[in-house]
Amino acid sequence: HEAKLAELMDNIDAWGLNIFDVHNYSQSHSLTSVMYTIFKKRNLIETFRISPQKLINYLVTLESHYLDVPYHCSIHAADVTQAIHVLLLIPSFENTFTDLEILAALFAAAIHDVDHPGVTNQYLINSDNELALMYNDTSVLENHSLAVAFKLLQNEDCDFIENLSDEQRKILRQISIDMVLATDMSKHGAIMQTIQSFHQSLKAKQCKDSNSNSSTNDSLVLTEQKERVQLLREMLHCADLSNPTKHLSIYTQWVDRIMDEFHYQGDRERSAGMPISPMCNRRTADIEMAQIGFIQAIVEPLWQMWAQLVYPHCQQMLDNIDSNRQWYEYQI
Ligand SMILES: CC(=O)CCCOc1nc(Oc2ccc3c(c2)CO[B-]3(O)O)c(Cl)cc1C#N
Ligand SMILES: [Mg+2]
Ligand SMILES: [Zn+2]
Repeated sequence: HEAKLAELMDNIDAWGLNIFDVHNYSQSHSLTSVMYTIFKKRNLIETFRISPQKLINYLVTLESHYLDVPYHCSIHAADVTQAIHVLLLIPSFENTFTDLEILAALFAAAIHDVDHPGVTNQYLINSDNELALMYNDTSVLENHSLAVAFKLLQNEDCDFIENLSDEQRKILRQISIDMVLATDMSKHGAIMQTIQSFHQSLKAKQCKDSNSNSSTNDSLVLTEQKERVQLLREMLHCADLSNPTKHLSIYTQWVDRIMDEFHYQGDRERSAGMPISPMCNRRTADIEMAQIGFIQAIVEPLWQMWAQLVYPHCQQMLDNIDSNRQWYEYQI
């Protein structure tokens, strides 16, 4: 198994990495395997003087706090973490982010759904769940995952960021909170509102830079940390909504899992006499229509904006979205 896992980890930079294979050959430690491999490859263990043992302790503990739900389990976290790692490798970002920002982005991806119970924010609110009470109905799951993840860091033998300065820890915490809160779908509209004008301003700066001295490649240089964090926020949201950008055989496994999760929630709503949430009624489910709708309304517009910014580097994602949507259209 180790040999097969090592072979899979050789593809850590590939968009097509099969995260389900990683999970199977790592004895269900895909998140730990992916995060550790990326940290080694990006030299983050040396840069931030991380204790390998404490990093492993944290990752294994974090992984064990993902619940055994169909979609929002540790495989999803591993998938999103590997996706943001690949997005950060796009040449446009060669000189864009600091090591600390990269550390924060990978950390945010790894923790962003920890202890997710497999139901939506709306369900927790409608069922007067403790978590909705705790977080006043506001980004309930996203706040909860952040709190759980940072609580685990307080454990002495899991504190892999012990050698970061106070300032660095503050920045890491600030960026992670910002990015994870932005994965709340209720923020999707706001992200789409600002993304167009934000990217236009970046492209304007980019071509000015490349005109001034041709030595700089087409990499985006953002002077403000605020702008870099805005880009990382979008990047995690893209990674979180990247299932339709993968090969059909991977994408359909994620669809099966999310529909299991939604239908199980619908079963609980039905037996509690609650209104059944959209896409959650297994008796009237039209899975194909739901995916076509989700791609057209949410996933494709977001990835088109992103692909425009980093053109030509994300054409494969757009092509997969298109062929996957067409496949579902043929299924009807
Ligand atoms: C096959 C897929 O692409 C599955 C992606 C998840 O399927 C959906 N997710 C939706 O919203 C969220 C998107 C991201 C997340 C969450 C909800 C909660 O945690 B998370 O951060 O993973 C909506 Cl509105 C529709 C679908 C559909 N289908
Ligand atoms: Mg989430
Ligand atoms: Zn997620």
